[in-house]
Amino acid sequence: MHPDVREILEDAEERAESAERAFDTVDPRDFIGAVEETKEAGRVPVVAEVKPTSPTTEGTVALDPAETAREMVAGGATAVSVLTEPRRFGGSADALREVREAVDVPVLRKDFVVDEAQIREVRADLLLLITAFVDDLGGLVDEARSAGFEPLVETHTRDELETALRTGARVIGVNSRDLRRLEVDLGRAEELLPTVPDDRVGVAESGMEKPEDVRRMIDAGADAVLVGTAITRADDVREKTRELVEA
Ligand SMILES: O=C(O)c1ccccc1NCC(=O)[C@H](O)[C@H](O)COP(=O)(O)O
Repeated sequence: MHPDVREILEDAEERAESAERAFDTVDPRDFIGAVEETKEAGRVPVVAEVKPTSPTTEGTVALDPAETAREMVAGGATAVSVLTEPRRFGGSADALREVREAVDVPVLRKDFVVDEAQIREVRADLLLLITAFVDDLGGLVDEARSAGFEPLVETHTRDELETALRTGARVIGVNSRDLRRLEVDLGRAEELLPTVPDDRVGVAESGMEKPEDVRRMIDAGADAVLVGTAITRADDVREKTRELVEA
């Protein structure tokens, strides 16, 4: 495993131990319905990610998460993803809460959830679960659902995709970034997306910079795309989002 990712997971385990379990109740926003509406309107469902930094990007973008999310939605984003991992991604539970208050679209909590305790830390509409990093994926999917989240189950290999499908998760991510080596290859998502069944929502994640990249993922069968760096670091977040929504 890549040393940065090992550290991220060790931190996640520590955070699970000290999770406060102070859990807000919120009315869930329907991601699957929002994706369908965007597609019917002839646009690309874009999940725009508020991503101040990461192990593979230089420096940290000083941003106001709520204002950035408003610009993403003004540009047509169907949903917003917010990192809550603090050490390597500059995220926080507060940033997630602020974003969810600022916009009316579904919000994804993007973190490295390894334990049930972490699930009940902070509410959102979707919760990322990474197949490669959890032992009991089915248990976490059920727990996430009973806590009111729609789980977005991330995969990177054919085996992981089969594991994810067995849990009955309705939203399946295919990440082009190999989290073991931190390399991006859009060919990976292009290969796996056509095997995501039609009754699931397939989300292409990572490595898309321009409309052609987004179009490539949609043509491969993605129902939605998740874009972080290219949108967060754009000079004009609203225009960049619009460019990808209209790909
Ligand atoms: O983005 C990273 O550097 C990274 C490093 C280690 C583990 C996970 C990482 N990224 C998580 C993600 O899935 C991305 O934030 C997300 O898909 C957006 O990717 P991008 O559009 O390439 O910023």
